[in-house]
Amino acid sequence: MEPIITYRERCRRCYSCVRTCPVKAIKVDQGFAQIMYDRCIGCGKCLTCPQNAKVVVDRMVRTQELLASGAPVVAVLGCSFPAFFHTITPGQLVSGLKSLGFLEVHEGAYGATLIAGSYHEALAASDAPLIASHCPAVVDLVERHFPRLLPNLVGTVSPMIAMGRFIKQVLGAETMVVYVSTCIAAKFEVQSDESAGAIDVVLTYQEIDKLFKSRGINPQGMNEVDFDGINPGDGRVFSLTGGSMKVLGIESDFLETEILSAEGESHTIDIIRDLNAGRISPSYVDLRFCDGGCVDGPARDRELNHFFKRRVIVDYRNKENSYPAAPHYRSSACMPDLQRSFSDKSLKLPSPGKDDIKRIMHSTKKYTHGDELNCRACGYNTCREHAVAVYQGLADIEMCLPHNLQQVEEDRGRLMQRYELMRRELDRQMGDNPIVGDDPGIQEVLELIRQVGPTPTTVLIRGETGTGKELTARAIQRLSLRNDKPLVTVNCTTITDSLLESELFGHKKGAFTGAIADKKGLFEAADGGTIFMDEIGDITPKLQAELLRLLDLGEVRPVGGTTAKKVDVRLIAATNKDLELGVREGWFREDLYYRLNVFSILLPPLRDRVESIPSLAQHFLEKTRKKLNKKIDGIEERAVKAMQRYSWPGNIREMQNIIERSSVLAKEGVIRLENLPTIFAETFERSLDSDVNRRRVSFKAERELHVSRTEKNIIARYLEESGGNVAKAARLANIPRRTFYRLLNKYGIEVQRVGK
Ligand SMILES: Nc1ncnc2c1ncn2[C@@H]1O[C@H](COP(=O)(O)OP(=O)(O)OP(=O)(O)O)[C@@H](O)[C@H]1O
Repeated sequence: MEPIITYRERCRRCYSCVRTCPVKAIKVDQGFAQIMYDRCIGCGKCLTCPQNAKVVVDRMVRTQELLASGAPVVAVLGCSFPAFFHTITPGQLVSGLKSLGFLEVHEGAYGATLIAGSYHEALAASDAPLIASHCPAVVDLVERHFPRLLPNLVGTVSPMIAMGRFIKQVLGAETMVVYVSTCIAAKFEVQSDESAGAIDVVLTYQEIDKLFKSRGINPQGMNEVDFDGINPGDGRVFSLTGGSMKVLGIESDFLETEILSAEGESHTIDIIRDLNAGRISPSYVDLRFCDGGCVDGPARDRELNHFFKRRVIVDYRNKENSYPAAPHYRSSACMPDLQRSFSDKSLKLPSPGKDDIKRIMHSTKKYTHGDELNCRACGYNTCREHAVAVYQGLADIEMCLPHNLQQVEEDRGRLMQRYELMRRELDRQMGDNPIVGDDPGIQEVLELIRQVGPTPTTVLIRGETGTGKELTARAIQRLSLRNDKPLVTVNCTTITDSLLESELFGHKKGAFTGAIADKKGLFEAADGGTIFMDEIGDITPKLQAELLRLLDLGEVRPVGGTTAKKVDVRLIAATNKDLELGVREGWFREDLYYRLNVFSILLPPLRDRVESIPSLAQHFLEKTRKKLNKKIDGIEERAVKAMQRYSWPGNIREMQNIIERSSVLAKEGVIRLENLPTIFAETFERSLDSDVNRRRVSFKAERELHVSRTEKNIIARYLEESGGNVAKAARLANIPRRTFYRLLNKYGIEVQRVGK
């Protein structure tokens, strides 16, 4: 059984294991990240999985089976044991282990002493750079990822395997050896063909601790017992930084370049890479994959600081904890076979060509260098590395987070658009909504609709949100000669820019991922009819250019297509943006502005249409009555007054919603002030005084007020239609220029020429 397993149900697609794996030995298949054992080097980095989906397989049961089998079972403790079991003495630990049923307990540090001679011989005999093979993760790194360096590995077993062979040589092959340390790679090492049979089980210190607890053994209160086997002396510091060099008797100093000693993932990989590339050629390289050396292996005690552990281990070595070697271990004939061989275990993965990479990158919408974010969310350092992994079958395309977010955004937009279209269609089916209102502002709008409706002219409808722009577009369409064709509506802000372009102009098969067939755009669908483009002020410069082409040449070009197609579509556009400002600031094309502004209708905000509030309220009350099937006879006067004082930021749509909401709350068939949102009651209270004053205003003054308001709107519209050109506006209005200037002054209208 493999030493680390993944719990599928816990894997949550965070790819943290891909990110932390130094050799990318994780395969992601349909979101599930599993270890590829033939690439894995057993470093245990993936055990930091935030969901605990990667766990070390528990070997306690196997150990208990061995202990219960009657066979002699020996425990060997890795050199870092004093740090993990720092609350008890080594002698108490030996007592505890023997209570568990171990026949003998050895210090694994002696294994380091055992292999020292072989290292000396190898160094004396070799001209090529030698790489220490005592760290199983380093051996796996070379065997699985840098096989060119196989001849450089010192052909000697690790201290752990040396101990296993030593004990079995003395006590007999039937003896079972359990090795205990912080190392996870050791669990992989004992399964390799070259080391098989020397060690039967590898445990972590934590597992031993759990065994003590499960058996109710507390070594703290126990008498001290000596270790069995041979006193390792300096071997006890093997797990520490620099320890292996000391124990193996390899001397080096600060200015030395022939001998390299390093720890940690990045140094180890850098050095191995450089050796592989021939960039460096020291005579000996001593590497340990874990930062901080073997004392800080993946199964270390994370509560303890490295230097605390180091001090405990050095103290233990300095205290001269000597014990007599048992007679059966004293013979020199006990020296085991320390040789080992290595083999090429690298997995040959296919290499993608340039076109393959390009294709994969395109599928996540990376077309240019700038599209490659290299955000590492997928676990790979760069988008290209991810693309290579996809080609090799190690990664899914869907691992690209920015691409997924964009996809979700596009899907959301598509659904919003569909929802919007259906909602509007439903509105249409529920009957043509009349434009209600008797104020001069809306009367003027109705007049403009009557004038422009039957013509083919492009219309630009302007006004704040909810003022009735779409309603106006529908009224124009009803009066047009194209009213036998439906009005195709599109909201330019509900979908992403790229999607909008393909929605409007269509696309050719293969123009982008997901474009599996040619698709007609809305302009083609509306051929012979009318299209209503809401929020036109929000479209991109690219779309603006395409739209201009449509208006000038009457043709559309699908995304990814080379030829254009003629269409006959009347355009009604709407916006609540200041397009003149857009032209001045450069975000809206001036030529398009003029093409759209051929005939513009400005819808007044509801706060300027106070006179129409009672009729609008009545209109929406009728509609709501039908919708809710509830008997409501009217709206109390206080409520209507409050509505007339309110500023209506959401305009008529807001009013419609508030009437519906208060109809639900209304009792006794009347909507009262209390049924409206509280702001209306407040507005009403505040306005009581000014209301009293208002009642004193004469008929003449009131008439003057209305006339001025209308006059101001008309002047502003002429000015807007002429692009801020006063002379042209005066001509359009058919009044002298001086009069026009006087009116501008009177109403404080500022002249801003478009394009200047
Ligand atoms: N004068 C009116 N008479 C009756 N109903 C109106 C009037 N003006 C607007 N409405 C209603 O108010 C609601 C909002 O109108 P519409 O959707 O046309 O506004 P809009 O300006 O296009 O909004 P947006 O800027 O959010 O796109 C619709 O239900 C519409 O029927």
